[in-house]
Amino acid sequence: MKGVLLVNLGSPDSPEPKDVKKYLGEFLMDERVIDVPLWARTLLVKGIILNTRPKASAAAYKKIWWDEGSPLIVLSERLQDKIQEQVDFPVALAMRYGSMTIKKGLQELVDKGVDEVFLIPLYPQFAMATTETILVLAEAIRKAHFPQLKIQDLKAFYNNTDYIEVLSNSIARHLEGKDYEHLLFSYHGVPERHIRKSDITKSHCKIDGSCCATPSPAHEFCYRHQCLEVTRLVGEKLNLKEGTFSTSFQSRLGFDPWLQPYTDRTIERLGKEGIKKMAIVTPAFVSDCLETLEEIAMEGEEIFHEMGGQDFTTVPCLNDDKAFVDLLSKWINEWATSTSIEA
Ligand SMILES: C=CC1=C(C)c2cc3[nH]c(cc4nc(cc5[nH]c(cc1n2)c(C)c5CCC(=O)O)C(CCC(=O)O)=C4C)c(C)c3C=C
Ligand SMILES: [Fe+2]
Ligand SMILES: [Fe+2]
Repeated sequence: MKGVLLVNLGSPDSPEPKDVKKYLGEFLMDERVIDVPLWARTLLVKGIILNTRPKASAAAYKKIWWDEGSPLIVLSERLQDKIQEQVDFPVALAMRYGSMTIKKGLQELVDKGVDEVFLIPLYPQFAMATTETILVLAEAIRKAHFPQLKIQDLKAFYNNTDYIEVLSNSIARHLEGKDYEHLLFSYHGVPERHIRKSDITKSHCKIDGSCCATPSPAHEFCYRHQCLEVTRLVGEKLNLKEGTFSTSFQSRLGFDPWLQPYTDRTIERLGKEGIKKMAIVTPAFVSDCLETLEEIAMEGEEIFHEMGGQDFTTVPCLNDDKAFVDLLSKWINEWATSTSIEA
């Protein structure tokens, strides 16, 4: 029997510092997230970050936590439930980090008689720190615990025409009647080094003004190219005028150069330049989470107001948007009948 495993990032079990510390420990010790030698990662994570960050992160989580739990988990569960309504075989949900493990998700499917799994990383763009770490871990778990299981994965769908339409329609609907002057597309950042490491040609990605716009096989795994493409394609679909929309990268951690421009500095600049009404959309996240609800909707708005801005509108993530549910269900049903997906 066929089955589906949706995989998102994960959240702590609660917004208390001890649970946040446990979650961050697992997350940041992942060699595809903080990609330095084990000794340096251990020193950085266990010696520095885990002694300072959990308290501040827990305070941030408390601001956005819902009665039902972490928004990211609750919204992913709603997505799972709605997809299940349109699919005749089991749909399970797992998280890369935290208690809802990939092993438990695969076990749940196997217990229901599944022997062929469609693995869906809930990220439109490929990144070493998100999609790749899910695929590598899922394969290791398969080999060790479920060697009979076949697993196929959904490729990054950042430039899929239907996805761009669903995203564009959602943005248009949420911004209807709002006369914003600038629409900022803010994506989660990654260290520049991650982009170079994922370059299969080893020479294409220069992280400059042109490499991501010059066709290359490297783009299949280039997070920066894929983010810039989402902005370009949505801009085209919504007929946005040049200069009224742009791309930035948020949530940087540490002192290495991350993808630029940074979102907080961009919001600051737009405010300083006299923009009074701005809107912001976060297409690297399928589900609203700490990074969208706190860092963007709260901190971002505060920065904008401090710089003289007045209206700051955040577009929700696709979450359990009907058209998005329909699209994922369509891909799943296509996989179930043809076992191959066209991007
Ligand atoms: C080196 C550190 C990090 C990399 C690289 C990174 C990449 C990355 N992350 C997401 C999506 C999410 N990240 C979230 C939270 C979060 N991310 C980092 C660090 C890196 N992320 C930290 C330390 C945290 C925890 C919060 C904090 O302390 O600030 C979340 C939200 C989780 C939630 O519970 O709500 C998401 C989602 C992507 C897409 C990405 C690379 C493309
Ligand atoms: Fe992150
Ligand atoms: Fe590039």
